[in-house]
Amino acid sequence: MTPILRIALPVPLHGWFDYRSPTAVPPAPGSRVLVPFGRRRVVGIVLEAVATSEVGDGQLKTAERVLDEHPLLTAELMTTLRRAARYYQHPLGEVLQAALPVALRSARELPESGAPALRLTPAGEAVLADPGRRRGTRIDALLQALAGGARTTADLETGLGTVATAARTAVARGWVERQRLAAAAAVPAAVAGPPLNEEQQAATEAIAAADGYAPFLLDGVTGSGKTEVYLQAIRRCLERGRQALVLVPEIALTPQALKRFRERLGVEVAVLHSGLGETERARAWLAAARGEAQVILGTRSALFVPLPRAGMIVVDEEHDASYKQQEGFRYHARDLAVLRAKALGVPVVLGSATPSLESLANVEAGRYQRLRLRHRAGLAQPPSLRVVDLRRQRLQHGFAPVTLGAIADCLARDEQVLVFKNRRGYAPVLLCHDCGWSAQCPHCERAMTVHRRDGRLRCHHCGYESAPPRACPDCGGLALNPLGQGTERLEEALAERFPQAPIVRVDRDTTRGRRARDALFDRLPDTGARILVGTQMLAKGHDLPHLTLVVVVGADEGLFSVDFRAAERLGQLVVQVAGRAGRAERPGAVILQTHDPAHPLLAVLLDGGYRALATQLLKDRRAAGLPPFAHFALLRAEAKSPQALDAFLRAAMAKIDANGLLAHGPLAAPMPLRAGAHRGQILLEAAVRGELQAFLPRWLDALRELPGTRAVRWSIDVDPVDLY
Ligand SMILES: Nc1ncnc2c1ncn2[C@@H]1O[C@H](COP(=O)(O)OP(=O)(O)OP(=O)(O)O)[C@@H](O)[C@H]1O
Ligand SMILES: [Zn+2]
Repeated sequence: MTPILRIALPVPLHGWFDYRSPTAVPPAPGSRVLVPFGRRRVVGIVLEAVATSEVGDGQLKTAERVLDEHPLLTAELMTTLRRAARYYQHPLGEVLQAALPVALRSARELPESGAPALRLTPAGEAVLADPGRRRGTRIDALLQALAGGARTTADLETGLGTVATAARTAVARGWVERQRLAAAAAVPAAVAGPPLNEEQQAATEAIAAADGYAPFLLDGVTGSGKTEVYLQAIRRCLERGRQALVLVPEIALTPQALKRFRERLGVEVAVLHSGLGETERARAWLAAARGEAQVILGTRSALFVPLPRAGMIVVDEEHDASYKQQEGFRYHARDLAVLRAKALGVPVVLGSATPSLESLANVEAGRYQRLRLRHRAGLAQPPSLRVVDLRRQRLQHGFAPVTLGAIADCLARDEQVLVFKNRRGYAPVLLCHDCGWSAQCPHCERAMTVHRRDGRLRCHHCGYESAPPRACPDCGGLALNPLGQGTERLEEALAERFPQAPIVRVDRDTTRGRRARDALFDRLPDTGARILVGTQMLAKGHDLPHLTLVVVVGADEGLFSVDFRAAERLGQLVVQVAGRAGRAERPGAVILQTHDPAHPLLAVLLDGGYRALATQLLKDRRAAGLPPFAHFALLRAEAKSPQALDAFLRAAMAKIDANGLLAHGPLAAPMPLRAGAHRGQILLEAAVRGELQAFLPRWLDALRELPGTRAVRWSIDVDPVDLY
């Protein structure tokens, strides 16, 4: 009997598909197979081999071809991904596909891992052995350089200069062939770091001593040397021949981290993030899968890299919302990192100066061990905070006079200033002074952002853009004024006010494209810039030694959001951006400009820092029955027709029958209209996670059966991080 394969296919359907195995010995679970599916051929993943199928023998098709000799997805990864699919209620086939780099989702040959290298063929050896050969040519130099064995191109080029042309000729003549070599040889020896202080030492020891699964929260103030702790713990892990996976929240942080990890650990670091080319990504992924890469550094999706010799997992800036995937398979990489660590039996370190309330609650509940770094490393002092009340002040492009004075002083001392505003573009609103009209996106009914340099109005919600009107479309008046400030306007204002000081602006507009981004972040620590203006891209993780003043232009803007996480986010953002100041010998200062200096949460933050704020917020959440003390799932739906939307949400409400659940809805979404679609939602709440988990599959099955759902797009978000 030919075995039957249960195969997960990348289609939005739950369950698996049965095929006859193309080989007598069935491929192992986790292997890719090419199968006919309708009129297409698709790549699926083998879940298991079975003897019989419910599908009638006549209808059972045979898989076309097994693509992998060894399964690409390890047993542990298959288990974790199956659990994740169930937890997040997402089709398994799509979950498995999301774990693979794009280049491995098709039947193409696997790219080889390792660095490009050359070696002599027997013919080449014969040429080299011939005393009568032509000497002194570049080809001859190349042959001689290869006499001792294969070498990487990079290695050859340090001695010979560029070898591309000589190599091409030598290959064409059959003297040399191309291959790939593990790149290890190319990395310089490890550079020693600073001696660890006592707290760092204790944290490192605790992590290194962990035998098997152990979750840690490394709770260390900004600049306390958390990265040094990761490095030392990873070094120990490498000494035992194990791999380490390090997640960072943002692509922009990878070049700096890559450099530091490579230098300090003296090993090749495989990098994985969405900004890389497909082949590069597949190569790094395979290098990890084959156990060649010892350290893997990446953003959210790097979590799914196979780790055959796993030693530890680090999630840096664990509070960061970017660990949550916001579309399709809506997983949380931090939460799955903990799940994986458990499955792998390795320690996991969640690090942050501003831990998420979820992780703090896990510490309180005794599930995570907290490791604290209370002081800044080396000689650096914590920055001083100062609130500037914006009320009844004459502002200049959003700056209070005292703020401008402080910037001038800082520049006079030849130090660096960071101006933070979480809004790109020139101004968030274009307003008619005569009649109050403002430019709105026709598809979202929200204000269009003014982009002055490009001369455009843009909707930041759907991407719609238009030319700004010359006159008000309502009253015909000419008094159209940009209202409020975005980073572009702040940059302009600062350039006018401080013409001598070079300014660099960092936001999505100035870092579009991989080249621009890498170039900017690579030189960020030593640009000649005296003033940095930017959005939250600048708030995260960067180490800027000359920076001594941070200005938060609008510190209260986050406090009035509808999202229950707004205060937590704002506190994290303010503390993180403030943490960029004064990280070296010179002390740092932070100015918080606000219209609401008396806001109680701001007061808590100023008095007791993030720790006090977090304690207060946890208390509030517990009292209000909000996460992490309750568990949420959010059903989002949208439709072109408001009636269809309404009918769907009502029908969905009617299908809620479980005890132990609270359902809120149908509710309008915080943005009821977006890109022309009407949007609504239902929020499910449970005190016990298991009850929600038990109910969701049943509910979603029922929703799929509802009539008329074709007109509605819907999705489920388990543990949503924002309610948009
Ligand atoms: N024990 C130490 N002695 C002297 N300097 C140290 C020590 N540990 C770390 N440093 C230095 O302090 C600076 C901050 O360290 P690191 O980047 O590890 O902090 P961090 O806690 O990861 O920062 P953040 O999360 O705020 O970005 C770095 O320049 C680092 O080299
Ligand atoms: Zn829009």
